[in-house]
Amino acid sequence: MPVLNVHGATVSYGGRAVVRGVDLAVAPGEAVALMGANGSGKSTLIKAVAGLVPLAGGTIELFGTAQKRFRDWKRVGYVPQRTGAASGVPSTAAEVVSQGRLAHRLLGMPSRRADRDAVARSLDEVGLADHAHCSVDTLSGGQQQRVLIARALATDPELLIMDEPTVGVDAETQAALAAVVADRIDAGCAVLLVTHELGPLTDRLDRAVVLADGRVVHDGEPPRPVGEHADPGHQHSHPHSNGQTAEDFWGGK
Ligand SMILES: Nc1ncnc2c1ncn2[C@@H]1O[C@H](COP(=O)(O)OP(=O)(O)OP(=O)(O)O)[C@@H](O)[C@H]1O
Repeated sequence: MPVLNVHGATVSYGGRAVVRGVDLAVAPGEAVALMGANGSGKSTLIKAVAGLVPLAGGTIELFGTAQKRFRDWKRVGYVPQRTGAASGVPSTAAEVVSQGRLAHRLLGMPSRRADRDAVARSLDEVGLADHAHCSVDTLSGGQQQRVLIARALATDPELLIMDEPTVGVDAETQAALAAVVADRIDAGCAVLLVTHELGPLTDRLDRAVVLADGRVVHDGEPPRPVGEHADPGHQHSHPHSNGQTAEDFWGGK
């Protein structure tokens, strides 16, 4: 049974459909990239999966349960598109990450040792163990992004949904975060990753789904890692490097 099953999903903003009849399934342990040009509907689709925007049509099932009835959100980790982790309310990195444990806790109960351990482990995974007690508004943009990734990891998700998680993060940290996600994939976590670039996780991806204008235009082989097609005769381009649409990039498939 898929951990995520999207069928005929349509999402509209002000009467304009920006996700149009999308089918997308993610199997347990599968790593899927969601690609496509700016404005193609990637973020909107995963916000719908995360229950943040309503569907105008179609259905979403999580772990075999209709999203409307789904309550087990601790099985899902979500890293939103970069907005910064600072909320205006002063909070430490550890406090933001501990929000990822809320669904594990009984309402109003203080955090248990397991929660505190998960928070510490997640901060350590993203390389911010030393910053646990720093106020997030004193952290750099890239560090704030790592806090949001740690928050999603802290729930020990079985499905990790990430919206361009490494935008604004330096190459070395990107590689380290890719290793963290790869470890979760090895441990059986499914991943749905919105990404523009063929980053360090490329060779761990099982599939790529490409959206163009709200529709799926490719669902299959992920892009080949750079290097494999770096022969001199190969015209090397990325879908967003020169205004190409996803369809151009995928040869109109
Ligand atoms: N809250 C909103 N209200 C109205 N329109 C929106 C809203 N959010 C997104 N849109 C529009 O919906 C379309 C799809 O946007 P979306 O952010 O899902 O695309 P995307 O593929 O994630 O783009 P990007 O790669 O730039 O993040 C765009 O035309 C965008 O302008």
